[in-house]
Amino acid sequence: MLEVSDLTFRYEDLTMVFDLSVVRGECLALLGPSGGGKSTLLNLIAGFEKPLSGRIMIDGRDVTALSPAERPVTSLFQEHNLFAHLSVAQNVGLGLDPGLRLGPAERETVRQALVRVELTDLEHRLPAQLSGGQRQRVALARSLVRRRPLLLLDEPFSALDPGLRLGMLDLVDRLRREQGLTVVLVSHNPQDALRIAARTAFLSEGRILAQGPTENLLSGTEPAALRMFLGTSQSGSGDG
Ligand SMILES: Nc1ncnc2c1ncn2[C@@H]1O[C@H](COP(=O)(O)OP(=O)(O)OP(=O)(O)O)[C@@H](O)[C@H]1O
Repeated sequence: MLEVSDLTFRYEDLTMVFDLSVVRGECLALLGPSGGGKSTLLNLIAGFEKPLSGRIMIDGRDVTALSPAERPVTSLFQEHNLFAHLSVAQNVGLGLDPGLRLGPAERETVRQALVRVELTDLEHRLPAQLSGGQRQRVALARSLVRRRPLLLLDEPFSALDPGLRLGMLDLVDRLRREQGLTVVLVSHNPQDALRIAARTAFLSEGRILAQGPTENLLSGTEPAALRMFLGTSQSGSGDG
């Protein structure tokens, strides 16, 4: 579904090179230490950053030169950018039409998305009248109405308390199955990957150092950077 080949990008002294493939309907987690390049990889896939070289294919189509709006991709970030003066339903409707010219069919699509994220009773509220978790569900609903097959999540729930965070991950998992979405989830937290990602790629210093089924990868002992990240590294020489 998603094929990233030899994709290179540079920020000052860090050169990043990514190779990755994700099959349709799968959830892949990108785990790794801060500054490893997780968000950069997501931004390259979404088209917010331009690679120096390499290729991104989505559903067999080369999207490397396409603008973000032309890509069959939708993104959800920790900063959900809801418009404070618009209601919940209007914020979701923006995913269908930035000018909010919504006919009956579009309004029904918005209503259904709000049902899916369990916000039906709150559609007339303003973002300030919602909890953080509810605001993230509005942002998720807005992503859903765009009906893009690839959903990119960049730590969207990390500011939520643990129970709410896991609830949101479960919701994403359910939506993935119901709508046949392909999901790439960036996280610092191995628990997030264990919760919903069948496969995980570990990124550090601009490279994918390991990938595989999530449980295998997280219980493995290689590479050393992964052990450090997980905190399972034995203290080495110098402490005896
Ligand atoms: N706009 C920028 N200009 C220069 N360097 C940047 C910029 N954005 C990111 N970087 C650098 O690129 C590297 C990768 O950053 P990136 O945000 O992709 O990492 P990350 O793994 O998502 O980190 P985090 O988990 O902290 O969000 C870091 O060294 C970062 O300092």
